[in-house]
Amino acid sequence: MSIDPRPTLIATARQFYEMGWMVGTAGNLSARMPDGNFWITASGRPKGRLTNDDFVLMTLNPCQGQVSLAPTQPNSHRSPSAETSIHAVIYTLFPDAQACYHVHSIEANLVSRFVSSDTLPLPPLEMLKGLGVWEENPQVAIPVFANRLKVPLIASEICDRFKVTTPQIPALLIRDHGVTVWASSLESASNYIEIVEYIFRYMVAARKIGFGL
Ligand SMILES: CSCCC(=O)C(=O)COP(=O)(O)O
Ligand SMILES: [Zn+2]
Repeated sequence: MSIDPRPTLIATARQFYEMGWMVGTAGNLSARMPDGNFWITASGRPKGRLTNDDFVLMTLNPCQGQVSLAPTQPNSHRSPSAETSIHAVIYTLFPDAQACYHVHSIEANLVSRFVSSDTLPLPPLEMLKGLGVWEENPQVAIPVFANRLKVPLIASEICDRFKVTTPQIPALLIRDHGVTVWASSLESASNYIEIVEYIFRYMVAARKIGFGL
């Protein structure tokens, strides 16, 4: 029998809410199960006060990025996150991904405006090691995607780009929206969110004092 990830996701959402990264209903968290299904936060639920009832179990269909409610949850009274298609693309493209977390911070939105291109260079901080970059003076950029009203469009742009170019770090930024990370465990996904948000805070602070990258 597999472990239910919902209590961990609830605690994580609460922690991110307290950091100001999941204010109100913002953001969504998911965890893949050994059978390939994944639990994801239900749409529009308060992320600081989630309960086990605020999750939906989804089946990843063989057809890329397509998802449906898992057979065990056909009558769920909750709708899955409006951004489920992004999680589905991540799980499809990255078989090792066991968790996918998306949050909205002020700093992520500010740094997403530092460039108009589709990548944002990151400062060569020691913290990048926490995202798997073990290089001296690393030259790393996070992929940036346009925000779109139709979320499946964002998902398909992520899919199209990542099929051709593997991102340097397990993270992507949606302009004026927020960051998404994926990892091989729930704990690593939490660490990745904390690290990318630290880097974004650093970038905002550096710009404030006129310190270039
Ligand atoms: C106020 S949040 C707007 C929607 C969004 O970007 C988000 O992350 C939360 O959407 P969900 O459907 O997962 O609640
Ligand atoms: Zn969002």
